[in-house]
Amino acid sequence: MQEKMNYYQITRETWRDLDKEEVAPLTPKQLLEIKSLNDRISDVDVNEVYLPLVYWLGQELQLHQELQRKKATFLKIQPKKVPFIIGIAGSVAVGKSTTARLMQTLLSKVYPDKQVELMTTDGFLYPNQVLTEKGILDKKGFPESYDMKLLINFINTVKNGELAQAPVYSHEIYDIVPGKMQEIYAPDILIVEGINVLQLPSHEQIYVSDFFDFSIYVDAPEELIETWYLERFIMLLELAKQDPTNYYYELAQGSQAQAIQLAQKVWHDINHKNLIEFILPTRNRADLILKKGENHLVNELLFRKY
Ligand SMILES: Nc1ncnc2c1ncn2[C@@H]1O[C@H](COP(=O)(O)OP(=O)(O)OP(=O)(O)O)[C@@H](O)[C@H]1O
Ligand SMILES: CC(C)(CO)[C@@H](O)C(=O)NCCC(=O)O
Repeated sequence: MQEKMNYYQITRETWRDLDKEEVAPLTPKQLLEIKSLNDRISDVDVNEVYLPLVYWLGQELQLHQELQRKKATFLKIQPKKVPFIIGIAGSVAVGKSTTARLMQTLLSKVYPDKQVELMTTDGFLYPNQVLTEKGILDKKGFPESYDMKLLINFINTVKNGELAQAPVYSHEIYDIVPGKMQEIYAPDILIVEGINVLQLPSHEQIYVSDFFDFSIYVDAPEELIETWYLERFIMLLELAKQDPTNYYYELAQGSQAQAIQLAQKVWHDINHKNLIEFILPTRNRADLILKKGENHLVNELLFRKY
Protein backbone atom coordinates (compact mmCIF):
# COMPACT_ATOMS: atom_id res chain seq x y z
CA MET A 1 0.00 0.00 0.00
CA GLN A 2 1.20 3.51 -0.90
CA GLU A 3 0.90 4.78 2.67
CA LYS A 4 3.21 2.06 3.94
CA MET A 5 5.81 2.25 1.18
CA ASN A 6 8.58 3.81 3.25
CA TYR A 7 7.68 2.25 6.60
CA TYR A 8 8.41 -1.07 8.26
CA GLN A 9 5.04 -2.35 9.40
CA ILE A 10 5.48 -3.93 12.82
CA THR A 11 2.87 -5.75 14.89
CA ARG A 12 2.86 -5.08 18.61
CA GLU A 13 3.96 -8.69 19.27
CA THR A 14 7.05 -8.29 17.07
CA TRP A 15 7.77 -4.90 18.63
CA ARG A 16 7.42 -6.29 22.16
CA ASP A 17 10.01 -8.98 21.48
CA LEU A 18 12.68 -6.67 20.06
CA ASP A 19 16.01 -6.53 21.87
CA LYS A 20 15.81 -3.86 24.58
CA GLU A 21 19.17 -4.65 26.20
CA GLU A 22 19.51 -2.85 29.53
CA VAL A 23 15.99 -1.44 29.75
CA ALA A 24 14.23 -3.50 32.46
CA PRO A 25 10.43 -3.69 32.70
CA LEU A 26 9.01 -1.18 35.19
CA THR A 27 8.48 -2.40 38.75
CA PRO A 28 4.92 -2.37 40.20
CA LYS A 29 5.87 0.78 42.17
CA GLN A 30 7.08 2.55 39.02
CA LEU A 31 3.92 1.49 37.20
CA LEU A 32 1.88 3.05 39.99
CA GLU A 33 3.70 6.34 39.41
CA ILE A 34 2.73 6.13 35.73
CA LYS A 35 -0.88 5.57 36.80
CA SER A 36 -0.77 8.90 38.60
CA LEU A 37 -0.31 10.51 35.16
CA ASN A 38 -3.42 8.83 33.82
CA ASP A 39 -5.00 5.83 35.55
CA ARG A 40 -6.32 4.47 32.26
CA ILE A 41 -2.89 3.89 30.69
CA SER A 42 -2.36 0.14 30.21
CA ASP A 43 0.56 -1.40 32.19
CA VAL A 44 1.04 -3.89 29.40
CA ASP A 45 1.41 -1.12 26.83
CA VAL A 46 3.91 0.70 29.05
CA ASN A 47 6.18 -2.36 29.22
CA GLU A 48 5.57 -3.76 25.75
CA VAL A 49 5.21 -0.67 23.57
CA TYR A 50 6.51 2.48 25.24
CA LEU A 51 9.62 1.04 26.95
CA PRO A 52 11.06 -0.41 23.72
CA LEU A 53 10.41 3.00 22.15
CA VAL A 54 12.29 4.71 24.99
CA TYR A 55 15.18 2.27 24.45
CA TRP A 56 15.27 3.17 20.75
CA LEU A 57 15.13 6.90 21.49
CA GLY A 58 18.16 6.40 23.77
CA GLN A 59 20.02 4.92 20.77
CA GLU A 60 19.05 7.88 18.59
CA LEU A 61 20.09 10.29 21.35
CA GLN A 62 23.58 8.73 21.53
CA LEU A 63 23.98 9.02 17.76
CA HIS A 64 22.78 12.63 17.87
CA GLN A 65 25.36 13.54 20.53
CA GLU A 66 28.12 11.77 18.60
CA LEU A 67 27.17 13.60 15.41
CA GLN A 68 27.18 16.98 17.17
CA ARG A 69 30.66 16.23 18.59
CA LYS A 70 32.02 15.22 15.19
CA LYS A 71 30.47 18.27 13.53
CA ALA A 72 32.14 20.58 16.09
CA THR A 73 35.51 18.88 15.56
CA PHE A 74 35.20 19.16 11.78
CA LEU A 75 34.18 22.83 11.92
CA LYS A 76 36.83 23.56 14.60
CA ILE A 77 34.22 25.08 16.90
CA GLN A 78 33.54 24.56 20.60
CA PRO A 79 31.20 21.55 21.02
CA LYS A 80 28.01 22.42 22.92
CA LYS A 81 24.95 20.58 24.07
CA VAL A 82 22.28 20.60 21.38
CA PRO A 83 18.91 19.49 22.78
CA PHE A 84 17.41 16.35 21.21
CA ILE A 85 13.89 17.28 20.13
CA ILE A 86 11.03 14.81 19.80
CA GLY A 87 7.81 15.91 18.06
CA ILE A 88 4.44 14.28 18.73
CA ALA A 89 1.62 14.94 16.22
CA GLY A 90 -1.93 13.66 15.68
CA SER A 91 -5.60 14.63 15.90
CA VAL A 92 -7.22 16.62 18.67
CA ALA A 93 -8.02 14.12 21.50
CA VAL A 94 -6.02 11.21 20.05
CA GLY A 95 -3.78 11.20 23.13
CA LYS A 96 -0.77 13.32 22.18
CA SER A 97 -0.34 15.00 25.54
CA THR A 98 -0.83 11.72 27.42
CA THR A 99 1.76 10.02 25.19
CA ALA A 100 4.10 12.99 25.64
CA ARG A 101 3.82 12.92 29.45
CA LEU A 102 4.31 9.17 29.46
CA MET A 103 7.42 9.49 27.28
CA GLN A 104 8.78 12.25 29.53
CA THR A 105 8.31 10.10 32.64
CA LEU A 106 9.81 6.98 31.07
CA LEU A 107 12.77 8.79 29.50
CA SER A 108 13.56 10.39 32.89
CA LYS A 109 13.40 7.01 34.62
CA VAL A 110 15.50 5.12 32.09
CA TYR A 111 18.04 7.95 31.58
CA PRO A 112 18.09 9.63 35.03
CA ASP A 113 21.04 11.87 34.12
CA LYS A 114 19.04 13.50 31.30
CA GLN A 115 16.85 16.54 31.78
CA VAL A 116 13.63 15.95 29.84
CA GLU A 117 11.22 18.84 29.23
CA LEU A 118 7.80 18.92 27.65
CA MET A 119 5.78 21.59 25.90
CA THR A 120 2.65 21.84 23.80
CA THR A 121 2.06 24.05 20.78
CA ASP A 122 -1.36 25.03 22.24
CA GLY A 123 0.47 28.01 23.80
CA PHE A 124 1.16 29.36 20.31
CA LEU A 125 -2.54 29.67 19.44
CA TYR A 126 -3.49 33.33 19.09
CA PRO A 127 -5.50 34.54 22.11
CA ASN A 128 -9.30 34.41 21.64
CA GLN A 129 -9.40 38.18 21.24
CA VAL A 130 -7.01 38.05 18.27
CA LEU A 131 -8.85 35.06 16.76
CA THR A 132 -12.11 37.04 17.09
CA GLU A 133 -10.56 40.12 15.44
CA LYS A 134 -9.35 37.92 12.58
CA GLY A 135 -12.82 36.32 12.36
CA ILE A 136 -11.44 32.81 12.95
CA LEU A 137 -12.53 31.93 16.49
CA ASP A 138 -14.33 28.92 15.01
CA LYS A 139 -11.07 27.82 13.37
CA LYS A 140 -9.13 27.16 16.58
CA GLY A 141 -6.49 24.53 15.82
CA PHE A 142 -6.44 25.26 12.07
CA PRO A 143 -3.05 26.37 10.66
CA GLU A 144 -4.04 30.08 10.56
CA SER A 145 -4.93 30.06 14.29
CA TYR A 146 -1.29 29.62 15.37
CA ASP A 147 1.54 32.13 15.56
CA MET A 148 3.92 29.80 13.73
CA LYS A 149 6.70 32.39 13.50
CA LEU A 150 6.77 32.60 17.30
CA LEU A 151 6.74 28.79 17.58
CA ILE A 152 9.65 28.39 15.16
CA ASN A 153 11.61 31.12 16.99
CA PHE A 154 10.93 29.33 20.27
CA ILE A 155 12.23 25.98 19.03
CA ASN A 156 15.22 27.61 17.38
CA THR A 157 16.07 29.29 20.71
CA VAL A 158 15.84 25.96 22.57
CA LYS A 159 17.97 24.23 19.96
CA ASN A 160 20.65 26.93 20.40
CA GLY A 161 20.78 26.19 24.11
CA GLU A 162 19.32 29.58 25.10
CA LEU A 163 16.48 30.41 27.49
CA ALA A 164 13.17 30.10 25.61
CA GLN A 165 9.75 31.34 26.74
CA ALA A 166 6.37 30.10 25.53
CA PRO A 167 2.85 31.41 26.25
CA VAL A 168 0.54 28.99 28.08
CA TYR A 169 -2.92 27.79 26.93
CA SER A 170 -5.61 26.57 29.32
CA HIS A 171 -8.42 24.20 28.31
CA GLU A 172 -10.30 25.43 31.43
CA ILE A 173 -10.53 29.06 30.31
CA TYR A 174 -10.38 28.05 26.61
CA ASP A 175 -7.79 30.76 26.01
CA ILE A 176 -4.17 31.82 26.44
CA VAL A 177 -3.47 32.54 30.12
CA PRO A 178 -2.66 36.28 30.32
CA GLY A 179 0.88 37.00 31.51
CA LYS A 180 1.84 33.34 32.10
CA MET A 181 4.96 31.92 30.42
CA GLN A 182 6.61 28.51 30.38
CA GLU A 183 10.41 28.62 30.38
CA ILE A 184 12.66 26.00 28.83
CA TYR A 185 16.40 26.21 29.30
CA ALA A 186 18.87 23.86 27.62
CA PRO A 187 17.26 20.47 28.31
CA ASP A 188 18.91 17.27 27.04
CA ILE A 189 15.58 16.26 25.54
CA LEU A 190 12.56 18.37 24.65
CA ILE A 191 9.24 16.77 23.70
CA VAL A 192 7.01 19.07 21.62
CA GLU A 193 3.43 17.91 21.15
CA GLY A 194 0.71 19.47 19.02
CA ILE A 195 -1.62 18.91 16.12
CA ASN A 196 0.50 21.16 13.92
CA VAL A 197 4.08 20.02 14.57
CA LEU A 198 4.50 18.32 11.18
CA GLN A 199 2.81 21.11 9.17
CA LEU A 200 4.54 23.53 6.81
CA PRO A 201 3.63 27.06 7.92
CA SER A 202 2.28 29.03 4.96
CA HIS A 203 4.51 32.11 5.25
CA GLU A 204 7.66 30.40 6.52
CA GLN A 205 10.49 28.68 4.72
CA ILE A 206 11.04 26.03 7.36
CA TYR A 207 9.01 23.32 9.05
CA VAL A 208 8.83 23.11 12.83
CA SER A 209 9.91 19.53 12.20
CA ASP A 210 13.25 20.71 10.73
CA PHE A 211 14.28 21.00 14.37
CA PHE A 212 13.10 17.50 15.30
CA ASP A 213 15.45 14.60 15.81
CA PHE A 214 12.58 12.13 16.00
CA SER A 215 8.87 12.48 15.32
CA ILE A 216 5.86 10.39 16.29
CA TYR A 217 2.34 10.54 14.82
CA VAL A 218 -0.33 9.12 17.13
CA ASP A 219 -3.00 7.56 14.93
CA ALA A 220 -6.37 5.88 15.51
CA PRO A 221 -9.63 5.28 13.63
CA GLU A 222 -11.73 8.47 13.39
CA GLU A 223 -14.76 6.97 15.17
CA LEU A 224 -12.60 6.11 18.19
CA ILE A 225 -11.02 9.55 18.32
CA GLU A 226 -14.50 11.11 18.30
CA THR A 227 -15.48 8.88 21.26
CA TRP A 228 -12.33 9.93 23.14
CA TYR A 229 -13.09 13.58 22.38
CA LEU A 230 -16.63 13.24 23.74
CA GLU A 231 -15.47 11.29 26.84
CA ARG A 232 -12.91 13.97 27.64
CA PHE A 233 -15.52 16.66 27.05
CA ILE A 234 -17.83 15.01 29.62
CA MET A 235 -14.94 14.90 32.10
CA LEU A 236 -14.18 18.61 31.50
CA LEU A 237 -17.87 19.40 31.98
CA GLU A 238 -17.89 17.61 35.34
CA LEU A 239 -14.89 19.67 36.48
CA ALA A 240 -16.52 22.86 35.18
CA LYS A 241 -19.72 22.41 37.21
CA GLN A 242 -18.21 23.77 40.41
CA ASP A 243 -15.92 26.37 38.85
CA PRO A 244 -17.44 29.68 37.69
CA THR A 245 -14.13 30.69 36.06
CA ASN A 246 -14.32 27.67 33.73
CA TYR A 247 -15.27 28.36 30.09
CA TYR A 248 -17.83 25.52 30.25
CA TYR A 249 -19.40 26.63 33.58
CA GLU A 250 -22.68 27.89 32.06
CA LEU A 251 -22.98 24.89 29.75
CA ALA A 252 -22.29 22.51 32.67
CA GLN A 253 -25.34 23.82 34.55
CA GLY A 254 -27.74 22.72 31.79
CA SER A 255 -28.67 19.30 30.40
CA GLN A 256 -25.82 16.90 29.65
CA ALA A 257 -27.53 15.63 26.49
CA GLN A 258 -27.59 19.15 25.05
CA ALA A 259 -23.94 19.72 25.95
CA ILE A 260 -22.96 16.48 24.25
CA GLN A 261 -24.86 17.51 21.14
CA LEU A 262 -22.85 20.71 21.06
CA ALA A 263 -19.58 18.76 21.50
CA GLN A 264 -20.57 16.47 18.61
CA LYS A 265 -21.11 19.53 16.45
CA VAL A 266 -17.73 21.02 17.47
CA TRP A 267 -16.07 17.69 16.68
CA HIS A 268 -17.73 17.46 13.30
CA ASP A 269 -17.40 21.11 12.19
CA ILE A 270 -13.99 21.92 13.63
CA ASN A 271 -11.78 19.11 14.90
CA HIS A 272 -12.75 16.39 12.42
CA LYS A 273 -12.51 18.84 9.52
CA ASN A 274 -9.07 19.91 10.75
CA LEU A 275 -7.99 16.27 11.03
CA ILE A 276 -8.96 15.46 7.46
CA GLU A 277 -7.73 18.68 5.83
CA PHE A 278 -4.59 19.55 7.75
CA ILE A 279 -3.44 16.90 10.24
CA LEU A 280 -3.76 13.53 8.49
CA PRO A 281 -1.83 14.78 5.42
CA THR A 282 1.22 15.21 7.69
CA ARG A 283 1.18 11.61 8.98
CA ASN A 284 3.71 10.27 6.51
CA ARG A 285 6.33 12.78 7.62
CA ALA A 286 6.66 11.06 10.99
CA ASP A 287 9.54 8.73 11.88
CA LEU A 288 7.11 6.53 13.76
CA ILE A 289 3.34 6.11 13.42
CA LEU A 290 1.74 4.63 16.56
CA LYS A 291 -1.58 3.01 15.64
CA LYS A 292 -4.04 2.76 18.51
CA GLY A 293 -7.31 0.85 18.76
CA GLU A 294 -9.99 0.32 21.42
CA ASN A 295 -9.02 1.57 24.90
CA HIS A 296 -6.00 3.37 23.46
CA LEU A 297 -4.09 0.09 23.11
CA VAL A 298 -1.36 0.20 20.45
CA ASN A 299 -1.88 -2.53 17.87
CA GLU A 300 0.64 -1.66 15.19
CA LEU A 301 3.70 0.54 14.65
CA LEU A 302 4.97 1.94 11.37
CA PHE A 303 8.68 2.67 11.60
CA ARG A 304 10.20 4.83 8.87
CA LYS A 305 12.76 2.96 6.80
CA TYR A 306 14.95 5.90 5.75
N1 LIG B 1 -2.66 5.77 26.40
C1 LIG B 1 -3.85 6.13 26.91
N2 LIG B 1 -4.54 5.29 27.70
C2 LIG B 1 -5.73 5.65 28.19
N3 LIG B 1 -6.36 6.83 27.97
C3 LIG B 1 -5.71 7.71 27.19
C4 LIG B 1 -4.43 7.41 26.63
N4 LIG B 1 -4.05 8.48 25.88
C5 LIG B 1 -5.05 9.39 26.00
N5 LIG B 1 -6.05 8.94 26.78
C6 LIG B 1 -7.32 9.66 27.07
O1 LIG B 1 -7.84 10.19 25.83
C7 LIG B 1 -8.27 11.54 25.97
C8 LIG B 1 -7.48 12.44 25.04
O2 LIG B 1 -6.12 12.43 25.44
P1 LIG B 1 -5.19 13.72 25.43
O3 LIG B 1 -5.80 14.83 26.20
O4 LIG B 1 -3.82 13.25 25.79
O5 LIG B 1 -5.26 14.07 23.87
P2 LIG B 1 -4.55 15.19 23.01
O6 LIG B 1 -4.25 14.54 21.70
O7 LIG B 1 -3.38 15.77 23.72
O8 LIG B 1 -5.70 16.27 22.85
P3 LIG B 1 -5.62 17.87 22.49
O9 LIG B 1 -5.09 17.99 21.12
O10 LIG B 1 -7.03 18.36 22.53
O11 LIG B 1 -4.76 18.52 23.51
C9 LIG B 1 -8.08 11.89 27.45
O12 LIG B 1 -9.33 11.69 28.11
C10 LIG B 1 -7.04 10.88 27.95
O13 LIG B 1 -7.24 10.55 29.32
C1 LIG C 1 -6.59 23.62 21.58
C2 LIG C 1 -6.86 22.63 20.46
C3 LIG C 1 -6.85 23.33 19.12
C4 LIG C 1 -5.72 21.59 20.36
O1 LIG C 1 -5.39 21.04 21.55
C5 LIG C 1 -8.21 21.89 20.68
O2 LIG C 1 -8.25 21.27 21.90
C6 LIG C 1 -9.40 22.85 20.53
O3 LIG C 1 -9.71 23.58 21.42
N1 LIG C 1 -10.07 22.82 19.36
C7 LIG C 1 -11.12 23.77 19.03
C8 LIG C 1 -12.48 23.17 19.05
C9 LIG C 1 -12.84 22.60 20.42
O4 LIG C 1 -13.41 23.31 21.25
O5 LIG C 1 -12.58 21.42 20.62
